[in-house]
Parts: sequence; structure tokens; C-alpha cells
Amino acid sequence: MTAPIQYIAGQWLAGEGQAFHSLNPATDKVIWQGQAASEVQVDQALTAARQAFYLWSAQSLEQRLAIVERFAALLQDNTERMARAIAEETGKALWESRTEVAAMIGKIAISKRAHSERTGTVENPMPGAKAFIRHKPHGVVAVFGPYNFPGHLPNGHIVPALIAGNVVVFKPSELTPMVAELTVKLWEQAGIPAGVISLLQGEVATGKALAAHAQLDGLFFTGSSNTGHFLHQQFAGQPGKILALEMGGNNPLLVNEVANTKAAVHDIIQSAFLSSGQRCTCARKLFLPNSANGDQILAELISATQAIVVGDPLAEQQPFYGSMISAKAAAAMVKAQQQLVELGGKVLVELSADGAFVRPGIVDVTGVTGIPDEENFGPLLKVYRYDDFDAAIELANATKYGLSAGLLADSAEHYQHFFSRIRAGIVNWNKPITGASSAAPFGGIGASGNHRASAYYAADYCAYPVASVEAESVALPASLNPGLSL
Ligand SMILES: NC(=O)C1=CN([C@@H]2O[C@H](COP(=O)(O)OP(=O)(O)OC[C@H]3O[C@@H](n4cnc5c(N)ncnc54)[C@H](O)[C@@H]3O)[C@@H](O)[C@H]2O)C=CC1
Ligand SMILES: O=C(O)CCC(=O)N[C@@H](CCC(=O)O)C(=O)O
Repeated sequence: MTAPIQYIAGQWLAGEGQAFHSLNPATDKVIWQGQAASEVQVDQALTAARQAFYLWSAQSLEQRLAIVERFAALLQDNTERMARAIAEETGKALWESRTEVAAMIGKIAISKRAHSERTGTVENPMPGAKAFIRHKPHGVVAVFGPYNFPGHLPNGHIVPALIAGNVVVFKPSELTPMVAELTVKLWEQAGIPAGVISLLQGEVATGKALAAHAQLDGLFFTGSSNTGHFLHQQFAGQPGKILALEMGGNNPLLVNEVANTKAAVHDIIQSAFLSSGQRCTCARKLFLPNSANGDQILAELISATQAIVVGDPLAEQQPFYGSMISAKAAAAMVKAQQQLVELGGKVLVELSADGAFVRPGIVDVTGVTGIPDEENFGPLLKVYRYDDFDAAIELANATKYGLSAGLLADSAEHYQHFFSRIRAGIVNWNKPITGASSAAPFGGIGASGNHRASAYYAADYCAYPVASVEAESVALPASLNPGLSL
């Protein structure tokens, strides 16, 4: 198995580490295989990256943007190829995989604007000199990607990092190596210089070797809170290394009297079950009032959930969502539902798994105690009925996470009150809590992040500010300070 799947110093090489493969979760067929990058190859990638950094950062912004924009054009030309790769490797429905590629393409123009607005050059006049604020790249940064958006989310770190002048060593999820390989091949086709982007395919051992490498100036991570916290500990005592952690959530969606119950049900389903519940922004907890309106919404939600089409992600007649990333992930969702039942939850719609395919579930956990504050990363929605809005908000805030939250309510006053109290980085009103815009900051508080929001604010962690006062020549001041004679 000597497939050349590692991209180091501008060359495609076979890995020298453990063999691993990627499955199409919908068919259980092997669709990619190779050997992981060894520690020696991780070191080779870092050395090549360091050498490439000086040339890449010395290029003008226009020269760097020319390559990044060529990458966007290649993504456009290869939309169907990339979308099918995402669908085959993650089980994501093709229609949704196409939206992921569109998000990848949109990222370039947005990152260009964000770079200028967030980290552009500012000149301020001053007597006999000029004051400048400029920004410089950190150097060699690692990008770790999750499996659920194998194209879009690593892209959200890679593009702003490259625009700022950093060089990138990319470690994709071991569950989506094929998408990563196609992405880097498009970067190569765009003419990215050798060493400016490296691809290190591998499992946790490769990730650990990369994260621990002394030559790293920073690490941009999107993934689980467990892994993110591990990396945070690993980087403790290294304040000079920039660390951006985009992690999971345990997100609440509250309802408070909505006349348009059908639209409310639509937004609840879009929030809880889109992508088979495999979005960090998915709603995990639904708070419904103990009222006729709450009863009506729940009844319609149950019926609509039972009618959701789950199926072949590449079928002509597209499903709402395809499979989860693996049968293992699906089995974990069945187990999570069982745990809720054992704690006293009442199944309203039973979550069920067939291989990697999972039908969505809804469990009423009103009054149930002892539910772990954990992210169940799949199509399982817990329902809490409430009498008091403030108490519901308090319960919604009772989590170590703080990524997304939302309120469906006709009253603007209710939303103002909710907004003032809810703790999350994305807070929506009468809109799903999934599908955040790349033109806004994207990040959470608590266990969801480390205050380095991504998306529009990714530019902030891709460069550091440099303040300068500059004069064309040295000159004596009009008067000397006391005690000085020259
Ligand atoms: N906040 C956000 O923007 C997002 C967060 N997520 C979260 O990501 C998770 C799903 O993605 P996964 O791929 O399962 O995350 P994961 O944490 O298992 O893996 C993420 C990346 O870290 C690497 N990794 C895992 N353990 C490591 C270690 N000990 N040292 C170094 N590298 C390591 C993996 O190989 C992969 O490249 C969910 O929890 C979801 O909420 C997913 C998408 C977006
Ligand atoms: O990162 C961006 O450009 C915007 C944020 C984004 O795309 N969020 C998506 C993906 C959520 C996830 O990470 O799973 C969303 O809000 O659904």
C-alpha cells in the first residue's frame, strides 16, 4: 500500500506509518486507503514549511490572493467532483454537499474582505513622523479538521491563514482523507508554492506528533471539545503559540408562543436534524411551553419528524439527510437514547439505526435529572416542557458549552429578554440555529471555544499586530527633556 497520499515539500509521497482507510458509510465500501505520515514525515513537513514561510510571507498580498482566487475558481470548476467526494465519504446528502462546496468558494472573497477590515494597515499622522498599525503572519501553523464538514471547516482556517502569509500543515480527520486529498490537489493545481501547504494524512498518532512539534507557531483546530481540551492542555505554558479552538456544543432552542406552528416546526427540524444532527450548532435541547401552543407545536413536530426522508445520499430523489459518518456513530446515538430512557425520559419518536443510517429521535426529558452535559452528535432531540420562561432560560444556560442558541417567539420583548440572558456565541431569533454565515464571527464560549472566533474573525488569529512610529531621518526634538545635554 504505497499510495502517494502525503503532500510534503510540494511532492506526493507514500506514508511511512500505519495503514488506514476510509469507508463510504452509506455502502460500507472502502473508498480510500493509504499509510499514515510517520513522525519523521511530520518533521520533514515542518522543515519544508519553515523554509517556504520566508518566501510566502515576503510575497505581496496581491500575489498570495492571486493563488487563493485561482483555488476558488478551481473549486467552482470542480464543484460536482468535490460535492460527490464529500457525499461519498461522509454520507451527507449530495444536495447539502453542494452547499458545503459553495461555502468553500464563498470563503475566499469573505476572507479577503475580513483580512483587510480586521488586519489591514492603518496610517495615522503625527508631528514629524507617521504612526502605522500593520499585521504580520505567525509563521507555520497546523490546521486540524473535523469530519462533518471536511471541506468547508478546514478551509475556514486554511484560506485566512494563507492570505495573511502563514504556511499551513493540514491534518484532516482520519475519517475524511479523500476529501482532504482532493482539496490539496486543487491547491497544487492553483500553483501554491512547495511547502506552503502540506498534507499529513493519519490518525491520532499523526495528530499528536504534529501538535507536539516544536517548529509550530500555532494550531487552528475544529473538532470535539474533548480533543480541543487535550490540545489546550498540551499548549499550556506555550503562550507564544497561537491556539484557536472551535469545539462542540450542547445547544438549546426555546419556543415561546408562536402562531405559525408549521414554520416553527420547520425551524426546529432544521436546527436539530440537518446533516443527521452532525453539526456543532445543532439544537440538542428543545424548550416548549406547557400551553396549548406548545402542545400543538410538539404534535406537529412529532408528525413531521416521522415523515423525514432519510436515505441514499446520492439518490436521484434526494433525502433530507443521508447517513451518519459511521455505523459506530449511529450506534452511539442509540445508546444515548437508551441512557435517557433509563434516566426516566419518554420516547416521543424513537431514534433507530440501520448501519450508519439513523432515523431521528425525540425524547421528553421534562423533570428528568442526571442527564450528562454532553454533546450527542447526531439526530436526537431532548424536549423540556416549561411553565416559567426565566426558569427555561436558566436551564438552557446550565451547560459548560455556549456555542449556539435560539428563540422561536412572536414577541420581540421575549427575544430581547432571552438575548440579554442566554450565553452563547451564536444567538438567533425565529431562524434555525444551524447554517451560520461565514460573514459573521463563528465561535462559542465555555467548553465550545477559547475566545478565538472563526469565520469572519478567523483573520484575527492568523496575524499579530505591529505598531510602528516612522520618520524619514533622525532629528533632535524642539526641546530636550530635563537633565539631558547634547
Ligand atoms: N465549533 C465548530 O466550529 C465545530 C465543532 N465540531 C465538533 O467536532 C466534533 C466532530 O468532529 P471530529 O472529527 O469527531 O472531532 P475530533 O476531535 O475527533 O477530531 C478532530 C481532529 O483532531 C484530530 N485529533 C483527535 N484526537 C487528537 C489528539 N489527541 N491530538 C491531536 N489531534 C487529534 C483528529 O484526527 C481530527 O483531525 C463534534 O464534537 C463537533 O461538535 C465540528 C464542526 C465545527
Ligand atoms: O465557519 C463558517 O464559515 C461559518 C460557520 C458555519 O459554516 N457553520 C455551519 C457548520 C456548523 C458545524 O460546524 O458543524 C453551521 O452553522 O451550520
